[in-house]
Amino acid sequence: MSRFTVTETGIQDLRVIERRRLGDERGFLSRLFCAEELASAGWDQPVVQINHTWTQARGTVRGMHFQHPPHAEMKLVTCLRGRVWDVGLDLRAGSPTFLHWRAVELSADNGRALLIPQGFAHGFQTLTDDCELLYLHSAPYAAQAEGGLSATDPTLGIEWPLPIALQSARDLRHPAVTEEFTGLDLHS
Ligand SMILES: Cc1cn([C@H]2C[C@H](O)[C@@H](COP(=O)(O)OP(=O)(O)O[C@H]3O[C@@H](C)C(=O)[C@@H](O)[C@H]3O)O2)c(=O)[nH]c1=O
Repeated sequence: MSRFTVTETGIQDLRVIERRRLGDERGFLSRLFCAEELASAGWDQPVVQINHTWTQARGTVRGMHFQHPPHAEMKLVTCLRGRVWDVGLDLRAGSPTFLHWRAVELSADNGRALLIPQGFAHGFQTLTDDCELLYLHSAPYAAQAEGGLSATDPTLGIEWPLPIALQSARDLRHPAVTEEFTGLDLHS
């Protein structure tokens, strides 16, 4: 029996992974990650790091973040408390959906995760106070390779559902995309 339902988003490789819950009178059990099953959804590398974040206030935006090649990473983003509006942005050079984004609501209740492939930027907005996210990463954190794009760049046109209540000082400094930016070359 499959533990996950995998749904396409319209951007190649960016997928929604919905966890099946095995419930009984005590509550439920759901599998957060399964190397064997998720390989067919595109997660074909070891998990090398797991991060946990807590965000206090509704309306907060974190992102848009990525790591430059050769440190490009996949992330599986899961919400364990509250509700977030989670965004994947295609930055792959040559992709037919270059600079397109998709968003999906992730919540503790709906059991969905977003599989962010290599070559994508990721960000989210909290839809409730008190949100916790769990990130599985396929590559180690590489501070020198961190990249960011402005979450409010009109060229990207990301439609945040709420007025933005808070961003980090670092995120506010991220640039807008320029015409010279032709994307991330994952083979470099
Ligand atoms: C991402 C990261 C940050 N840090 C440090 C750097 C800094 O001192 C502190 C907080 O980092 P940040 O401000 O970048 O945290 P945050 O803005 O929450 O960064 C996260 O944003 C979302 C959108 C993502 O997609 C994640 O991969 C990650 O980039 O933690 C690590 O030690 N390891 C890590 O993997």
